Formats: sequence, structure tokens, C-alpha cells
Amino acid sequence: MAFLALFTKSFFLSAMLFVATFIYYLGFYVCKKHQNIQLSSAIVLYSLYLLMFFLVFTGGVANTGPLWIYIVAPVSLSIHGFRRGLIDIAVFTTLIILIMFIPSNIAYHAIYPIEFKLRLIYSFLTVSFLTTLYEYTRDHALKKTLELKHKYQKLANFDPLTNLSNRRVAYDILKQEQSHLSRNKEKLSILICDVDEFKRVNDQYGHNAGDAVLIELAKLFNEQIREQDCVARWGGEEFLFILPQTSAKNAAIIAEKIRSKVENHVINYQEHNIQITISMGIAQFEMDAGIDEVINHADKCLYKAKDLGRNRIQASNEN
Ligand SMILES: Nc1nc2c(ncn2[C@@H]2O[C@H](COP(=O)(O)OP(=O)(O)OP(=O)(O)O)[C@@H](O)[C@H]2O)c(=O)[nH]1
Repeated sequence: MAFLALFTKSFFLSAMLFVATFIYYLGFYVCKKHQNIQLSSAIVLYSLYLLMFFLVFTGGVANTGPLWIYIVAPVSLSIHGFRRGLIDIAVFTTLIILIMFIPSNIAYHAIYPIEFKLRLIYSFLTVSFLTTLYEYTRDHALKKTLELKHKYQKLANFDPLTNLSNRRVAYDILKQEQSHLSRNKEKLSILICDVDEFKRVNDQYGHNAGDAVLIELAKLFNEQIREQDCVARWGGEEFLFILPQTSAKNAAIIAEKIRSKVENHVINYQEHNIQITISMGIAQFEMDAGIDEVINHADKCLYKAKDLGRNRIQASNEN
């Protein structure tokens, strides 16, 4: 359009269009180079408004300048979203009306027939309304999709009963921690914890009471671990603790603290006071040991702890 205006000797219009092109490029540059999307969109949007005011004021080529104002609604709404975009459009419409209806003896501007001015405003408002409706629906659909994404992500990563990480996430964390281990030569230990005679809790108080016990245990475990540790629901009444920068010896101290905390904790469910105990198997990662191998070690220790009478911890070097 700038080149066309140049060929038709509309030098001022051509210069304005070249300036606008440069400003849009500047907006693009700010976005690309400085990742400042807010600033670049403000540059694009408000320079577009200025160009529109200029085209309506001067008439552009043969008084067709006002026909470009329809692009304002979609650009405003896509840049500033539903609410702010609507405010921008309202302010823009008011200024356009002022420019077109201002008496030409006050400011000399392009003269349009009254029918044209009114129809331009009506059609602009109709396009703005339809664009707003579209933007609202799109925004609503996007929010719903993000909500669903968040919900399914949560379902995929967390156990819905206890809100702890599930087995898959625990395995991923173990893989991650194991890779740190080979790089930093740090120690890493795990605890596998199983509720003792949990079937009895279900049989005696009901399945819902069993669920309440698991929820309370998860809370208690979370309170006992350090920031760098992780506790996950490994299976039915089994939990896995991942303890980075921790030797088996220190893991045993942590395990004993947790075991004793559970032993002395009374879980109130409806009118029942439920007391439970846990057994734990401890294993430390050796440099070239695989994850399954270490889990196997911890599992064997857990069985041993159960065999020795439950409510105890057992480390692999005590086998
Ligand atoms: N309420 C409830 N029970 C569960 C859940 N997952 C597993 N269980 C129950 O946990 C019980 C585990 O029983 P067992 O494997 O026999 O073990 P235990 O009774 O804990 O005995 P030991 O492990 O040998 O001390 C079973 O009755 C399962 O139904 C759950 O999410 N909620």
C-alpha cells in the first residue's frame, strides 16, 4: 500500500504507511529479540490505532481509508483478551466518532456523507460484537482445555486417594536421582514401607476406614520427610521413600523416626481410634546397581522385617 501510494504520488500517505511498517517491524523485533511480548503488542496495537485515526482523518486514497478500521477489533481482542480488548475497542470507537463528526471548521478533515459515517459505525460495531463473541468462546474453550489438561496431568502423576506421587512418577524420580548419583558421587537410599496387617483394619473397621488410614499416613509421611526427599504410593498399602544424599545408615535413622511416629499416632475415624504400625526395608544405591535391583533389595528387607515380627526397620547390610 505504501508503494502504491508512492506511485500515485500520495507522498504523505506513503510516508505514513512506511513509518507504520517500520513500527510493526520494531514490534516484531522487540518480541523476537527481547521476548517482551507485552511491549511489542502495545507497539503494534497503539500504532495501528494511530494509523487508523490518520486514515479516517485524512480519508486515505479517495476517502476509502475508514474501510481499514475493521481490523482493529480482532487485533485488539487477540492482543489484550476479552475484557481489556473490549475497553480498547470502546475507546477507539469513541475517538473515531469524534474524528468523523468534529466540525471541519475546527479541524480540517476528510468529509464523508452522514449515511456513510453511520453505516461505518454500525458495521464496525457489528464486526466488533461478532469478534468479541468469537473471542469469548475461544477464551472459554481454552480455559476449559487447560483445566482438563491440568486434571488429567494430575490423574496421570498423582495417586487420587493420598495425593502422593504415583509409582510411575516415583520411578522417574529414581531414574533422575540415579543419574545425579553417577555424576556427583553422592549417596542415595530408598525405603519401602508397608502397613502391618492392613487387611485387619479393612476387615475390622471397613474399607473407608482403611482409605482414611492411608490418607492420614500420607500426610504424616509428608510431614516427616526433608525437602529433598520424596514419598510416593508404591502400591496398595505400600509406600516408597526416595532419600537423596543419604546413606543407608542415615536412612535407617529417618526410617526409625517415621516408624516410631506412626506407632505413637492414633488415627480417629468416626468413633474409632485406629492404631497401626509399619515395617520398612532400606536399600542404598551402589554405583552400578540398577533401579530394579535396589528396589528388590529393599523389598527383601521388608519381607525380613515382616518375618521378624513387623513394626520394625531392616537394612540390606543386616540381611
Ligand atoms: N482401604 C484400602 N485397602 C487397600 C487399598 N489397597 C490395598 N488395600 C488392602 O490392603 C490389604 C493388604 O493385605 P495383605 O497383602 O494381606 O497384607 P497385610 O494385611 O497388610 O499384612 P502384612 O503386610 O503381612 O502385614 C488388602 O486387604 C487390600 O485389600 C486401598 O487403597 N484402600
